[in-house]
This record gives sequence, C-alpha cells and structure tokens, in this order.
Amino acid sequence: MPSPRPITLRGKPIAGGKLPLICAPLVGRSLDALMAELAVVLPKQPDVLEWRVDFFEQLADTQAVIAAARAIKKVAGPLPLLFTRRSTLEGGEPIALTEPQVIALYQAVCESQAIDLIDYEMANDPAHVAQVQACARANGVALVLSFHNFSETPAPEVLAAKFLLAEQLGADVAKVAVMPRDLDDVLTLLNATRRASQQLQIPLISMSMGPYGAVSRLVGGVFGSALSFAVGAASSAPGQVPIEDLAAVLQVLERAMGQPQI
Ligand SMILES: O=C1C[C@@](O)(C(=O)O)C[C@@H](O)[C@@H]1O
Repeated sequence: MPSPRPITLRGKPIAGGKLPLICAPLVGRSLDALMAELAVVLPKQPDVLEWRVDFFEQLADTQAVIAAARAIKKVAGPLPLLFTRRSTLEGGEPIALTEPQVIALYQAVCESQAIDLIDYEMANDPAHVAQVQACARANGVALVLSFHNFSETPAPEVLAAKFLLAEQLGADVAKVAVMPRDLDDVLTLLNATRRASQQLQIPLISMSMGPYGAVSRLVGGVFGSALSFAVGAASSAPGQVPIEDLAAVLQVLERAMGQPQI
C-alpha cells in the first residue's frame, strides 16, 4: 500500500511507523469531563490524542491548562498528545484570550513538556506563527501548521499553496481541512493531497469534511495523509467516523493493497 510520510516525534515515527495514524479528539469543558472522555476513548486504542483546548472552560488559567495536560498524559501513558486551540475564524469555539495571550499559553505549554505536538493556524500573523514555531522547536514539540475552510473547497492551486506554505513556515506537519459541496470537491482534496505528498519533505494531514468528505477520512492514507481524526467519545468536526469503523476500513485496505500491485 502506498505509504504517507510518517509523523515523527523527537526523531521517532509515532506508533512505530503505523500509517495512517488514528487521532481521537478530546472536547471536554472541564478536567472531570476530559477524564470521563478518556475513559471511553482509551479502550478504543487511538494512536494519538488531540486536546481541543478551545473547549476547555479554564483556558485563561495557564496553570490549570498545564495541570490538565499532565493529567491527560498520566492516564494516556505513552500516547502522543496534540494540543490545539482552534481559532473561531477556522471553526473553533469562542474563547476569552487575545492572540498574544494564546501565544503565551502555547509557549508555557511547550515549555511544560506536557504535550507532544501543537497545532496553530498558518493564517495567523506571521510573527505569531514564528513565535509558536520557535517555542515548539526549542522544546522538542512537533508543530502542525493548519488551514481550515468550513464552507467550501478552494481551487487545487490554493490547496497546493497551503500545503507548501506550512512547510515554508517551518512546520513539522502540514494540515488542510476543507468542506466539499459535492463529490468533485472531495476528489480535489484527495488529488491535492497526493500531489503535496509527492512534493513536500514533511508529512501531511488532510481531510474533506461533512458527509461527502467522510470517504476522505477513510482512504486519505492511500493518497498521502498521515493521520485521520476519528470519534472516540465525541466528534470535533463534521464527518468524523467512529474509531472502530476507521480501524476496520484501514485493515481492509491494508489487506487489499498491502500486496504488490500486479
Ligand atoms: O483540524 C482538525 C481537523 C478536524 O477539523 C477534522 O475535520 O477532523 C478536527 C479538529 O479537531 C482538528 O483540529
């Protein structure tokens, strides 16, 4: 089966190089809610956890955020933790922090070593992107630079430019999530993923969202996406399928495509 470029942490591929990785989002608003979510998610054996911290009601309290990240790590054991404050401009929850406060939070969280990967939107002020990149790099945290469009799928050249921009801005992983209006849009995203995976030196993650896009979450790995988000306890974006369904499809694809092609 064609393999995407693996996502590495401190020089080692996550989950021993398994591809694509399955990432379960955590969207609890409190530490108790996060712990309850983990109790449901962990038995489903995702490869990575994403903490969508924009859902967390104590977001403005940096020490509470770090303590919660440590608590997640403690129960999750060796599972890598991706830390994401998704901006409202790109589909996230409203938060009370200014962007400089978000940067300060990202810096503190990177320095705490309580997380392994961090996601920041590439459309942010370039000075902020550079600050996040520097603190991630200094602390051995992998940086995902992301682009989301929840209303449409931009033209192929725009998608290509987004993947490339992430690499140029110093990302360790480039991520693009877009909304299709029809199945042709899903093909546009998959095609852009394949092209980018042939051109970029860094791993990438992509998905087409919503019901039409669900197929891209199942087969995206074949076209170069190194990770797919799937529901453990609660969904964080439209079109995510349950972990069990994604794992079953990946097994079928591995059996069907793992053989040498005739
Ligand atoms: O950016 C992404 C991708 C995503 O939006 C998805 O469509 O699966 C889910 C988000 O939680 C994550 O941060």
